[in-house]
Amino acid sequence: MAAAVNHDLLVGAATDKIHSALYKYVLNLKHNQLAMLAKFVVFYAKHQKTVKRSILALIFLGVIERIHKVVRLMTAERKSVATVSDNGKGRTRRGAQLDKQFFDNMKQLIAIAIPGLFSKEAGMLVTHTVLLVFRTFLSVVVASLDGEIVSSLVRLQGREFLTGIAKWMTMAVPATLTNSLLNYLQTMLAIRFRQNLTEHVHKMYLANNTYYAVGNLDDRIKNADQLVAVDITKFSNSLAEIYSNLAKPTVDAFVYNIQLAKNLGIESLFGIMVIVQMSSGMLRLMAPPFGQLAAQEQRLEGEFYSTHSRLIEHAEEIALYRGHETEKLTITKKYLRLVRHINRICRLNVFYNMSEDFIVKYFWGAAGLSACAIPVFADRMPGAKRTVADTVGSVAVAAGSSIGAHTKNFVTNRRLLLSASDAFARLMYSYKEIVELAGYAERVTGLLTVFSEVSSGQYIKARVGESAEKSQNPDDTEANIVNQRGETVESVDDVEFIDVPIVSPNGDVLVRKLNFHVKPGRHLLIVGPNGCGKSSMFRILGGLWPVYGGTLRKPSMSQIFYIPQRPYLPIGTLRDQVIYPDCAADMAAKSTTDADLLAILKIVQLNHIVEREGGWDSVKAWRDALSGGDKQRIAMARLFYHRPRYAIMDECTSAVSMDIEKIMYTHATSLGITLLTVSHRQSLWMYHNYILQYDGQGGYLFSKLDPERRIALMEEKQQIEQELAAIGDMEARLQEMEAEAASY
Ligand SMILES: Nc1ncnc2c1ncn2[C@@H]1O[C@H](COP(=O)(O)OP(=O)(O)OP(=O)(O)O)[C@@H](O)[C@H]1O
Repeated sequence: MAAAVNHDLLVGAATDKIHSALYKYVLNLKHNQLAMLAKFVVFYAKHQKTVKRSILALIFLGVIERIHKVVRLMTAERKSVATVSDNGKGRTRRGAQLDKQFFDNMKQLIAIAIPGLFSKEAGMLVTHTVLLVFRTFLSVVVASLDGEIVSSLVRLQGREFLTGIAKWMTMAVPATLTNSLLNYLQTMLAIRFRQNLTEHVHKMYLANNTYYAVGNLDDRIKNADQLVAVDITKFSNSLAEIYSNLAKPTVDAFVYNIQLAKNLGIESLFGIMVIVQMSSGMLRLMAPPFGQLAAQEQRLEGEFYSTHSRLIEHAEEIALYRGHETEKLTITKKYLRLVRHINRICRLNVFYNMSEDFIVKYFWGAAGLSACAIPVFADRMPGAKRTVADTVGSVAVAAGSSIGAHTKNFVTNRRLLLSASDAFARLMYSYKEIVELAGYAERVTGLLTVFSEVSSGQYIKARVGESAEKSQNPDDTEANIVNQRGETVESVDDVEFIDVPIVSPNGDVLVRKLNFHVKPGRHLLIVGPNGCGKSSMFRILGGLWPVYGGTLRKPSMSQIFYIPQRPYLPIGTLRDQVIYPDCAADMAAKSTTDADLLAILKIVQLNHIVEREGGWDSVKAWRDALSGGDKQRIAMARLFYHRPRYAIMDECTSAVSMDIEKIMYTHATSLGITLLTVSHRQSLWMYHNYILQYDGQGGYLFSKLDPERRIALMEEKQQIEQELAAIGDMEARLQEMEAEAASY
């Protein structure tokens, strides 16, 4: 009797199918347990509306909490210090994480990648978003159509089945078009992002000698080429991809969940959401530091790539030294470091991917399927039919308990649930992608920071034999020199060093205070032992190294032309080699013709190469096509084409014969070019009026050069030295003879 009462009470109280599903279980319970449960169910039945509202409030609070968490992340300072360092010596970088730094980096990069609200990129993003929403609505329609088709199949309704198939095929047209448009837009977005970022980086890199300073005066970036060519591309692709990967599942999850809440009831959906939240939190805890690992992988890729570049660049020297085994060892070491790191990532991925797949594909799938099955089982339970019809609002009731209706609802809900779970899964997977994006973002913003600091003269470089603390010591004169700043003043036509120290990028003070003055037409010869700072003085004059003190007066850089020992030959035609850094348009603007260029080549006795190399428009790997002497003569021809006020000649005639050298120097002086020459050749003395002699100990002597008197003195000195040597020999022989005589 009591069981019958409880049975009626329970069935009557069950206001939706979920509670009917408990029916069987309940029948097997003991009396006191049954009574308690009955009280609970009655309570629930009475307050069902309040329960639903509470669940909605909980979901709302959950969303607010999520937003709050993102805001906290955006404002929280980074706490942990990670281990990624660009090199052993430089500033230690922090690992990529989702924190304020990440959001700041993204803000900076997105402002470059998407230049404005009305830019092309913003338009593409809006179109992309509209298409994403449209695709999700199409998916909801397809899910319902799927249910209808399977339902008509189960009910053996041929006409409805065929109509369903026709509708299905019609849906395929907008669906496939939307998909391919989405792919196209994603690729185009990645290309646009890359273009904007690359243009921005090029503007910084190729201005103010930044490309020189980054490699020579600063330690932070080892391989700018790889960062510009590879990392920006990876960041752009990742950014375009992440937008799709985040926006689509977010829209999907939202739309599908609303639909599911209607079909299954908010309680089932809430249950599923709790499971999803808990398991995804667990997965996040288990996730390896993907951002840090991606950033480190890029750095190792860069090192490996640059060892190969070095091999190509120095192939001839290495081949002549037979240095391939040593080079192989270096390259293999770099490669093995990279491979070891990739292997580590793969190993970490095995366990993480397994857990991710298990939870996302199987665990969530099972939870979803169970939620879909509850209404079906509930409706088939004994006694359920009597009460369910008036309680379950939307789905199964209208069709009664027919198998067709169940099938339709089951298939539709299952499809929606699978899509919703797929959306959550993609959100989960995109966590890993976001962290990787953080890694790329950190490298690209790091690159921008270094470029901007270096172009404004802020360098970070390890100093020789000097710690950071020592440089703060006011008594340390060398450190003081490095910490000072001098000034550069543009003069009309003089070159003057007033108390300017010569300091290498490592902080080596080569000369404490250099003083000399050169006027136009007064040629200067610079001599001294290797490594004493001869070329360094030119680097300061050329604005490559900072002026650490005193005053440097010099004409504008367009008036000073530099000719190194190994001249640079650009990519381009034979004509481009002679007129560099001008281009053909500049040459035309100066009204210079090919005939003029030929006349210039004739002066350096190189006119025959025009025919030999296939004419002015011939394009070759000039570095290999021309001999060392040819290259130096091309460089001299370049000087005659540009006719600057000053020419810096850094051992630039070492590979040509003395008669060609004479022609070059005579012609240069006849053009009114003032020469600043570094050379060990005595034959060049006659073309200079002043001499700057370094002693290699930090001292120097600047004086007038009278070549004839100097040569005469040098010859006299040589003669005396020879005579002294002969006297020394005779003395030694005399001693030998004395010793020999004593023995007899
Ligand atoms: N980019 C650089 N970074 C660090 N140190 C440098 C750099 N370039 C040159 N140095 C150092 O500056 C010092 C002077 O070099 P510099 O090229 O001026 O010598 P030099 O007198 O021209 O010698 P040589 O006659 O052999 O050409 C050397 O000790 C060299 O190692």
